[in-house]
Amino acid sequence: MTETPVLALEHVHHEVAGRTIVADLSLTVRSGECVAVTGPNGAGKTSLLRIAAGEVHPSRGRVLWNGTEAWRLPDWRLAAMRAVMSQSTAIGFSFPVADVVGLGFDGVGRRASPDLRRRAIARALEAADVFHLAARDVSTLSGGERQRVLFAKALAQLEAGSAEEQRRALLLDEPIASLDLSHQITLMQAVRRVADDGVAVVAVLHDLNLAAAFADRIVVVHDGRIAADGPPEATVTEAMLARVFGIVRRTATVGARAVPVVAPQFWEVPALRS
Ligand SMILES: Nc1ncnc2c1ncn2[C@@H]1O[C@H](COP(=O)(O)OP(=O)(O)OP(=O)(O)O)[C@@H](O)[C@H]1O
Repeated sequence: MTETPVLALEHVHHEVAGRTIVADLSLTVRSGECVAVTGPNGAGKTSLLRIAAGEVHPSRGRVLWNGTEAWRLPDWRLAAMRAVMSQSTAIGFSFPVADVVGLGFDGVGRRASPDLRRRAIARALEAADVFHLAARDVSTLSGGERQRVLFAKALAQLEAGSAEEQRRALLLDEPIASLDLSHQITLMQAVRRVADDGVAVVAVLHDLNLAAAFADRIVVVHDGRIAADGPPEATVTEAMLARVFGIVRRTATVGARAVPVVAPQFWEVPALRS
């Protein structure tokens, strides 16, 4: 018998003010899988992630967490099953960084011992490279530092959830958008480790090169539908890049790998050519 996916979206359809945002979309994610979701601006990626997280109820279709519909799960149970790092979450209050990360832990890990809590928070701070900022007021951080704190908060929640639930997921919306190059790589390495530890990971990423380097699967969303779903070498193709992103190759080679390197020196947008 096949294992129940950690997350399953079945024929999810979502409309806002009469406009279709997500159209009959089905997707499954299993334990240990790292799935990158990509696509043009406005394609529906954030909407898809919020629906998957159980934050938004779709107009039609079902969202299943470990086989149970999301809306049937009490909040604490859903929080133990999946941690979410949203796109540009505002932290509008003065709080030490360690306490913000602690909030991630406390929602789920109320029964944990103080020692376990302290160690989980320390591990999350380390993994996001914000340990040195633990005592800083979060409202004084740079954009990239704040993004790494939110990543640490999600990791702390995920670890707290391990006491309640084996089959968990980490959902990330553009987690590297504000990060410098080295932190993009270290965050993606941390994400990969989380997946290798058996957690199902779904990350919205615009950087197809990083997505191809770290994800097992790339799901390309276009106009609220899945335009491609498979391993990087099957999804990041010239045909997909032309069809979904409207870019075409302008040099003879695009890197020496099975997956083309998607960088401005190799590609162009014909309509914008001078
Ligand atoms: N509450 C809303 N009311 C009206 N339109 C909305 C609402 N939420 C999302 N949309 C629209 O739905 C579409 C999909 O939005 P979404 O944020 O999911 O896109 P995205 O793929 O994450 O885009 P980006 O890459 O720019 O972050 C967009 O056209 C957006 O304007």
